[in-house]
Amino acid sequence: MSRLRWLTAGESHGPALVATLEGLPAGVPVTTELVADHLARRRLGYGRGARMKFEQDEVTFLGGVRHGLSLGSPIAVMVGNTEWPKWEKVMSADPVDPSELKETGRNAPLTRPRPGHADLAGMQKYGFDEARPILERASARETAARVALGAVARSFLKEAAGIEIVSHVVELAAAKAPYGVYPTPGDVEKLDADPVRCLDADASKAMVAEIDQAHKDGDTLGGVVEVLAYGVPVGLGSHVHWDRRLDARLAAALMGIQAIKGVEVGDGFDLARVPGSKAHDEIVRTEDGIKRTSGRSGGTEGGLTTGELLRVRAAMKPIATVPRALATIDVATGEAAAAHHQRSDVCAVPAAGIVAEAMVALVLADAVVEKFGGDSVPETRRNVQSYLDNLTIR
Ligand SMILES: Cc1cc2nc3c(=O)[nH]c(=O)nc-3n(C[C@H](O)[C@H](O)[C@H](O)COP(=O)(O)O)c2cc1C
Ligand SMILES: C=C(O[C@@H]1CC(C(=O)O)=C[C@@H](OP(=O)(O)O)[C@H]1O)C(=O)O
Repeated sequence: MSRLRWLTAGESHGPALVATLEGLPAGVPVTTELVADHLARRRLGYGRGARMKFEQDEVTFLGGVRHGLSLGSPIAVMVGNTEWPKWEKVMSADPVDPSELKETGRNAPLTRPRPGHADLAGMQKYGFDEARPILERASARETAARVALGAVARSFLKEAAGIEIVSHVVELAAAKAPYGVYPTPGDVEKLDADPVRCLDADASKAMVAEIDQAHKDGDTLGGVVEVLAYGVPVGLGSHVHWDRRLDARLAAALMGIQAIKGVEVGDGFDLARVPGSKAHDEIVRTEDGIKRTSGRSGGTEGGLTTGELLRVRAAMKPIATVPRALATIDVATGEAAAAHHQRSDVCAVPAAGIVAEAMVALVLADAVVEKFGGDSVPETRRNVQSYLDNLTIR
């Protein structure tokens, strides 16, 4: 069961996001620069809104890391919102004089909830008469904190087990990348340089065109990202209980990303449409040991990793803040109204891919710590190696 524990806190326009990670061995290479680099990758992507251009992510480690290595103690990292001075009054933790709030020009009550966001159900559940107290935490700004922790988790995975994670955009609205072409860790630089993080140049152009059209139409888009993990050993997760199944843990982690509405492991839904003879990965002996002739399962069977390429997909719904505002009601008057819209992303699928990488990294890091233990990276590494060396069937 879970050995790594992690939490995030912070509002979209608050002073900062904070994240903690407990249970990571000592000796994981971690620097401010490493985390900042992954946060910068999350900000990329054609179709993101104005905020991504003017806001910076300010990374500060508050605990758990010394001289570039994890200490084995809880890691705490803070991602500062550089826009905070503009929101200091509106998001102040302490009471603020109403006249001071008025001066900010940012205090108009958000009483026209957006369909597709947490606004309405959140106001109803928590008893607020406007959406600000809900949208501040529902916002995907919070994913910056997850990506910060994901950067730490992936450094551990690489050092302790040689696992590397890559993601790419495979669908954006109607534009699709050719099926079955998988980027490797060597493709990350090329992917990050592509406006939509798509490996195929023609598909990338079609995706950019989709975003341009949606922008003109005052509309928003979603899409599908795929995450691949290379070097995953056989036997992470377990078949013995539902909450130990690695596929279930990956699905929950990916579904927990804002706006993700579907997850597939391997060929996922397509497997339901073909007979068994075309759905499974046949087992063969090769010079390199036991292998599979295909990768349809996505590298898990029975909730355990098979040692083959791990492959999961996540489908993102279109951005909820549609510029051509959707119909809603004004909760202050009960009258029909247009949903509130100030600014928003047209499409954030490329960024969602980076968040999905982080979630996969955290789930795999948890599964590695659970299976192999170790209080330091060398100890975990020795345990991984010994397990692999002693597999009786290989
Ligand atoms: C990286 C990223 C950026 C997003 N940017 C926006 C945005 O600018 N505007 C918006 O309305 N929703 C945005 N969303 C989506 C909302 O956060 C999401 O629709 C909302 O949390 C409700 O989704 P849910 O129903 O899946 O919880 C973004 C999501 C992600 C993952
Ligand atoms: C700030 C980020 O994403 C935000 C996610 C988001 C939402 O509703 O989810 C709405 C937008 O924020 P705002 O309403 O302030 O323009 C995005 O910019 C980020 O990813 O760092």
